[in-house]
Amino acid sequence: MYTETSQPTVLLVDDKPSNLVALEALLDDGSRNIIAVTSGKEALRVLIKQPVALVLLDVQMPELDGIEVARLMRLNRRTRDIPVLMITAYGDDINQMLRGLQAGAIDYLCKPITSKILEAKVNNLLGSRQRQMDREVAHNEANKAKAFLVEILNTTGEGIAVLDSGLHLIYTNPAAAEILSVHLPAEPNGSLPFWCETGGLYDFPQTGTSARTLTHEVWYESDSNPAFPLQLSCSPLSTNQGWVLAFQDISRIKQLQATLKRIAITDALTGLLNRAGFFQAVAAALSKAQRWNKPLALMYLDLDHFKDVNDTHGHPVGDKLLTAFCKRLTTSMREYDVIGRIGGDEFAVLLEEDVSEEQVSTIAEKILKAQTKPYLIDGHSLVAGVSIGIAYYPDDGANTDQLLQAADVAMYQAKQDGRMSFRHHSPEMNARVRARNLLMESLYQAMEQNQFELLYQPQVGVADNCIHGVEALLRWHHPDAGMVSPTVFIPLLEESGLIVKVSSWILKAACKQRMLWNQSVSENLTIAVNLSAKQFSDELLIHQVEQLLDETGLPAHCLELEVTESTIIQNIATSQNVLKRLRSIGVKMAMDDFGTGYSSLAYLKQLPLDVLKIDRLFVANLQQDERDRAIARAIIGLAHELGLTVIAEGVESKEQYELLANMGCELIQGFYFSKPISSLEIQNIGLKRIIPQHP
Ligand SMILES: Nc1nc2c(ncn2[C@@H]2O[C@H](COP(=O)(O)OP(=O)(O)OP(=O)(O)O)[C@@H](O)[C@H]2O)c(=O)[nH]1
Repeated sequence: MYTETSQPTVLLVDDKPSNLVALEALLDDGSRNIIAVTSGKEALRVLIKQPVALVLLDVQMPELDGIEVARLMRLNRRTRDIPVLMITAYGDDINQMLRGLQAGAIDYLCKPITSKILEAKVNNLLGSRQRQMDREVAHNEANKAKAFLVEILNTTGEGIAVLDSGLHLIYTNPAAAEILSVHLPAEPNGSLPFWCETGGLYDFPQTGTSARTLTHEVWYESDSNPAFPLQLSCSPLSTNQGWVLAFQDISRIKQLQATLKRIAITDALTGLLNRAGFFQAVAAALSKAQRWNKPLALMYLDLDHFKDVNDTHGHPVGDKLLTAFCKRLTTSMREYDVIGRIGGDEFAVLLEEDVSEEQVSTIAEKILKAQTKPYLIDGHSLVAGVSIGIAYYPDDGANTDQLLQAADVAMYQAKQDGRMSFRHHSPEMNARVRARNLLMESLYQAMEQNQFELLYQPQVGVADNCIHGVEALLRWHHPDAGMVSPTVFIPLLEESGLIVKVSSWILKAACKQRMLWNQSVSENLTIAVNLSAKQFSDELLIHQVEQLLDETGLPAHCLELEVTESTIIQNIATSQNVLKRLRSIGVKMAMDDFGTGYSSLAYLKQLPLDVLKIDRLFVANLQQDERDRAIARAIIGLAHELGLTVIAEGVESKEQYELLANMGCELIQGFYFSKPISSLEIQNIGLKRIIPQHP
């Protein structure tokens, strides 16, 4: 195929070399390449091999004459467009000229050749050939560009469509046809039903000079398509003849967004609203309540002793209990109440209807009642006790945080008052909580600032009025509040987790103190130390006690560890094991507060103990209550049969002392002999008989 070169090539064909020389002489002015050949065959060979802009072809030639060459050139794609100028000596032979023109010649030159005519015709033909070739090049370029664009339009996943000025569809690429389910040209001129999210039909932007591309989210709906969302860019055509639309189906993206949104506000374990979701729901309800001046109620629920479930049965059982609790809670509520899980074992319920105190109390009672039935989880029968705090809008708080805080305060009160109950928020509760929080804050510094002190309460022998043991008791000197009652700060220590650190300090300090008394007290004097529930369940306890005895040099039989009845009873099998191991190193084990809760004599014989401490509450009623006396007598008798020593706590009067002494109780602890006293006072009493304070 001919390609453009800097100079056009002219092919001269004549069987007479003299003619060729003459023609070459006339045409070779330096502006063109000249190739001269003497036969039709040679001419065709040149034409096939290289680009030629014009052929000057002698008609009369042996073998292949000029007309045949011209005819053959027309048959070949590569040569058919090359202009041919026939040269003939028979300018008057019309038939021959006609044959030449029919064979494809453009024009004739008659011999003898006039140089000016030759020059003019050659220039004309070369000029028109050049223009033709330029057009071909431009056409080819345009075709290539078009093919390129068509390929892009056909392969892109984005829908591209063109609308005319009457909003009729006049072009779609394959993606657009698929997305919109339209098939041009079968459905030409249909307008596209794009809808705005607000519900109205999409308004196409104005065409004109200030027109620009706009991008929107729209919905598309047709007879064959339920509505689905599109991201649409709309550009007015520069000719003002319509619009080009580029769009994508964003259903999947929207679904993902919706899923993410749902996940963001849903609690994965229970499927309830999570904290964020619940807060959103409360905020929406609050703005409605403000507008209509309506009250709201908010319940804050916290499971009772849920940690124990995890600790005893493992996290998976805890999870199942939480899920089961939610199901039961949901069935206790009305469909339109909003329930959320706002923390580990914390839930909240928003009530928008029927929120008088009476109605909300009924609902709270219903929730509590539903929880009295045990759950059967992995073969364990578990009860999910729950404490509920209730706060009201607008009385207890104006926003979500205030309401939740007020409900939380009320819930805390319900816990304080014994759990498995509900409380309505009241302003006094805030003051109590503030005071408690202040105390809690200072408790964190108490250890570092040496504000804790140990006092020792003597355990006096009935037989000799001498001190046989002392119980180490913790006291807290608050720098501003003075002496804080243990009944106030011990629960705070437990709640804060500080109990672990403080308990091991007590144990160590008491053992050291016992060694310091060595010179002045009986060599068998026991130092009794209370073990917290956390310490008792700590795997490392035995190791720690051994290490402590080693460090301080205290003989093991001088250390008595007191564990409350309620701690021991939590898991009898484990307790048996721990008690056994502690006793095996020689330490004495005492059950504290006996008679307070469970008072089951049956399990006593299963527990490897040394000492039984009868609780003060029990002792308090001895004089008045014949039944208590009978029970005390039975307990002491049984304890002796089991080889246990009995200590009565809280003995305050001579009458109580005498009753207990008569029943065979060996040791007495209480104000009757002494309140808890300092280490120095114990040292001063030493081996002396102790005189009752209330003779
Ligand atoms: N199984 C399980 N436990 C959780 C999850 N989230 C938090 N917890 C546990 O729930 C317990 C919550 O304990 P608290 O509320 O502090 O204490 P409690 O034992 O319920 O005691 P009170 O609330 O005072 O009655 C902690 O031990 C957490 O580790 C959870 O998704 N699954």
